[in-house]
Amino acid sequence: MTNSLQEAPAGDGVLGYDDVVRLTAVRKVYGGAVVALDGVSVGLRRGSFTAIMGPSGSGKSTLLQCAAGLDRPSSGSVELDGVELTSLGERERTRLRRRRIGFVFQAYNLLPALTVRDNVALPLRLAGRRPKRRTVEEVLRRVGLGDRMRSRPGELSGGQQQRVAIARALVARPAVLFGDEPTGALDTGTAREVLGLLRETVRETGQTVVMVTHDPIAAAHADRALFLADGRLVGELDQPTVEQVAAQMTRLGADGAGR
Ligand SMILES: Nc1ncnc2c1ncn2[C@@H]1O[C@H](COP(=O)(O)OP(=O)(O)OP(=O)(O)O)[C@@H](O)[C@H]1O
Repeated sequence: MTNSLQEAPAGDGVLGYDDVVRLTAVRKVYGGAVVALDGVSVGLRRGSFTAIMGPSGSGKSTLLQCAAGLDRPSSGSVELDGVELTSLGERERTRLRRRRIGFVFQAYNLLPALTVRDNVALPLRLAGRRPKRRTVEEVLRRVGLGDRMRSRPGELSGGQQQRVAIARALVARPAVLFGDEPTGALDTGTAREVLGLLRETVRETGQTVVMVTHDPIAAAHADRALFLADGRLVGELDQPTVEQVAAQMTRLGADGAGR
């Protein structure tokens, strides 16, 4: 199993020099028996918006967790913003995550007792930085919540809370924003707004967004959709349309394992 990018398979079209995330031959086995990822190699271009799709249990969340350094592959390598994650210790990985990635989940995970502004400032405090009022206000304005800074999460709608979570994920200017079903708990209209915000973030700031989703409409907001089945990459679409994504998902579902 290769452990360095120089030894990665050349010319297969998946890895490029402008990649902010690179996975090479990543395998993840849980408990010695469950193969969640079975040799995934893929590069994600800086400033791109990628959707990861696939049937339930195909390894989407595991891929995201490994790419973000939240989980460690059993073998293979992960490079994030030029740093090889698999060789780092736990403490270094935590530090790197705080500086270079943002994470948004289906559940907003905001602290109910803190104001919107303090929730957003939290990652900076955790990283030992003193949050500048202007930085926090700017990112909140960017997500359309400039007038709700003093509210508490419980006073906001689901879509607004998810926008706070996105602002919190963006405040430290991470190289990559990872989302695990970021619109999973939202109604269609609100989901569309949040996806539009992610799209705009990529366009305006050059940050990279990677999200896991089950929803073809959500995936169609991305530049590229990757399809997993049984822990392997089995397809991809550039500039995916809702119809193309839905058709691919039907194919993957139709034969059970996607192969
Ligand atoms: N912590 C864990 N311990 C044991 N097995 C796990 C663990 N996490 C995931 N798995 C298994 O690994 C496989 C891939 O899981 P993963 O959550 O990555 O899939 P997924 O495509 O995100 O699924 P879903 O769409 O249902 O969320 C599944 O068989 C799952 O049961």
